[in-house]
Amino acid sequence: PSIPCPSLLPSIHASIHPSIHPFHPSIHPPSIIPSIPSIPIHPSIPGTLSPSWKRFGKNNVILSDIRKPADNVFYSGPFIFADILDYKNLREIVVNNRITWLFHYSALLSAVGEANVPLARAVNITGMLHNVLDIAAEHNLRLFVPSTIGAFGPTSPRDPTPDLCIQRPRTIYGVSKVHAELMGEYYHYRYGLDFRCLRYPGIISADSQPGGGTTDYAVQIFHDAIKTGKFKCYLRPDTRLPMMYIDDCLKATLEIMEAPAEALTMRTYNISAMSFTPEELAQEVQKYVPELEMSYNVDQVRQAIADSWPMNFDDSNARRDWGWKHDYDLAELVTTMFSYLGSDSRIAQAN
Ligand SMILES: NC(=O)c1ccc[n+]([C@@H]2O[C@H](COP(=O)([O-])OP(=O)(O)OC[C@H]3O[C@@H](n4cnc5c(N)ncnc54)[C@H](O)[C@@H]3O)[C@@H](O)[C@H]2O)c1
Ligand SMILES: C[C@@H](O)[C@H](N)C(=O)O
Repeated sequence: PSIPCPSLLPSIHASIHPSIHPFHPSIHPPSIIPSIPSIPIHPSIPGTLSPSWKRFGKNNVILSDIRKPADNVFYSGPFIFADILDYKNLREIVVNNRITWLFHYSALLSAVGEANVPLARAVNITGMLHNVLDIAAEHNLRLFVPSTIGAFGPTSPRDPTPDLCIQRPRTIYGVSKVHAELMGEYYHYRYGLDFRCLRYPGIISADSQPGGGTTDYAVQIFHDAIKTGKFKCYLRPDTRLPMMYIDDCLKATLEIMEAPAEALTMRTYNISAMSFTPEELAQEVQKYVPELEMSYNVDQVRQAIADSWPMNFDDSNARRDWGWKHDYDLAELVTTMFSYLGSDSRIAQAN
């Protein structure tokens, strides 16, 4: 059995009285769960596919997006176009492919969401609520939705930030992610939806371009260091944020999805690996590109967002409940990034 396209769910009409809601157990017979979990993956978190392919087989993983994927992704396994806002098409895809697991990654990130609030609201809330949740519940899917450090705000404890505390984010991105967390947990407790959610730190990978978030600098610095030997950072040098290498992110995501339900005391968990400032990251990068020149031109919008986010994450519940532990710290991250990208900057080559 194959897997559904990621992030799309037809909405079950909210007007239906809860007692006869289509996925109320008495109404909705449990869907057939194939022997192999089938997983829809969104290509946006780079590298997402390979661990899933390894684990479940390429033909059991369907990738979708509204953007054309890179050739190496497109020709590596099933890919389909799917607009998270096109409910009818998505429902057909989910039913025709007999989906059992769904990883929903579509979203507009923090900075790009502030620049287009109506679109962020449509994709991050309408797409998430009126599609992803509804079809997951209607078809008894196991659903993963990533949340973020951005789901906290200036009144949350910042150092460290625990799983359970005040969440009053000041971005449409953060508000939409708290909405996803709360609605996913409501559907779990009210209707038995197997909803699982991780609050990711800033995710860093070598094989993708940043997607318009506040932590993008931690990806861009590697590309600029190699290309020009210069990097202009839009955050202050002392801005500390939780970060994670992509392999740890994907490991945690598969682990939470495969964890036995009885091990989960929560449905939404913080996960953490490291926290660093632009200054600390630059010092580590300069061990590979000594000629790197750092400069700072603070972007007030993204600085204000970063100043409202956690500085350090408390992920003790994830480590206790399902054995989470990270593999990459800052030194490991930088070594791995340069092993992938190469560290001979153009300047060094010219010299
Ligand atoms: N990258 C990070 O640091 C980070 C950290 C925390 C959480 N996350 C979460 O992980 C997910 C992916 O993040 P990312 O950094 O890869 O973001 P990204 O911006 O690179 O990718 C988002 C994807 O959503 C797709 N999309 C947008 N509108 C769509 C629509 N209408 N229908 C279908 N797809 C649509 C885009 O084409 C894009 O491929 C998001 O939910 C984000 O909140 C990311
Ligand atoms: C942190 C994460 O959610 C994303 N990279 C952002 O900065 O918006």
